[in-house]
Amino acid sequence: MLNGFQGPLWLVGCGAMGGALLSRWRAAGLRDDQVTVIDPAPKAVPAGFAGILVDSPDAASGTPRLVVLGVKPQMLPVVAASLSARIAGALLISMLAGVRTGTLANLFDRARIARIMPNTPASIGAGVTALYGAGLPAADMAMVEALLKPAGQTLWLEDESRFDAVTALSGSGPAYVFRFIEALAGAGEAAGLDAATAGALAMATVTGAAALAAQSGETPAALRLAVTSPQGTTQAGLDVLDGDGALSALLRGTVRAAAERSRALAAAADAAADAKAAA
Ligand SMILES: NC(=O)C1=CN([C@@H]2O[C@H](COP(=O)(O)OP(=O)(O)OC[C@H]3O[C@@H](n4cnc5c(N)ncnc54)[C@H](O)[C@@H]3O)[C@@H](O)[C@H]2O)C=CC1
Ligand SMILES: O=C(O)[C@@H]1CCC=N1
Repeated sequence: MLNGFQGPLWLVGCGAMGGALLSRWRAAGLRDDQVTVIDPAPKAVPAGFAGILVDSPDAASGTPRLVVLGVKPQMLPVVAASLSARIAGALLISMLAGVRTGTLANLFDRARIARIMPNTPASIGAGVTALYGAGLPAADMAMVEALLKPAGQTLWLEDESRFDAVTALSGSGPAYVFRFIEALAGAGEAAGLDAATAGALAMATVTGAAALAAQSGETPAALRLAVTSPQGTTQAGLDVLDGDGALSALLRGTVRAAAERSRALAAAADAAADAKAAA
């Protein structure tokens, strides 16, 4: 619980992901008076939030104990320029895709940095967040863990280079699943169902199957076999899904492309940090 959490906590960027985390912190007892949201166009401030909301670091008063970065990676140079001088002494937690802790250290001239990769099911406490903070004091690691626990499962990474793959799998992954639900519903329509029925069946099938996979103690492979009658309907469908390794190849390509994009975002942030160092 975060009832006793002492801020100030500055959340810089309150969009889809930052807003989801803020809503979970509040549900876990974090008091609004401990939070300052800094965002010129906040998209997802939770209803009823009574903390401070300002459009830039210049408009925020005092100094934070903790700063959570929730802007798009492309905004990082602008944000760093206006923020770095204001946050000396704070622990910096970044959720930015791609951007490495070394890059953040250069841009913000600081040492205490944690990197996290949450995902949007965090908004209902069903997320999974990868955490990284090489060399952080134990108290900082405990604070990071405490902040992300209300969002769902947490997993510490020891090797920062794994963040690209993690981002491609669990950070982006909810979108793949949502796309699958859409496509399954569309396929149901193509097979003759009306849109409402196909949508409802697709949604209930994916949520039910995911809950069963999580709760049954069986492997996904065993659960799949339990659905699949020899020469039955499921086998006929799976023969298409897996024909010539189609599904595996599609998902490998999907995750590879997302991981490559993560590395490209990292390179762009590095270039910005180098430009700052050269200025
Ligand atoms: N959406 C997702 O599923 C996930 C996103 N992330 C990361 O979270 C970060 C935010 O992503 P989203 O929430 O999806 O983006 P978003 O576009 O929904 O939110 C970004 C927020 O930053 C604000 N912003 C823009 N310029 C700013 C500035 N100069 N100062 C302060 N705030 C500013 C925007 O007004 C907006 O509210 C990204 O770095 C992304 O890589 C990480 C994991 C999952
Ligand atoms: O699409 C993105 O770049 C972010 C990172 C992971 C999920 N959304």
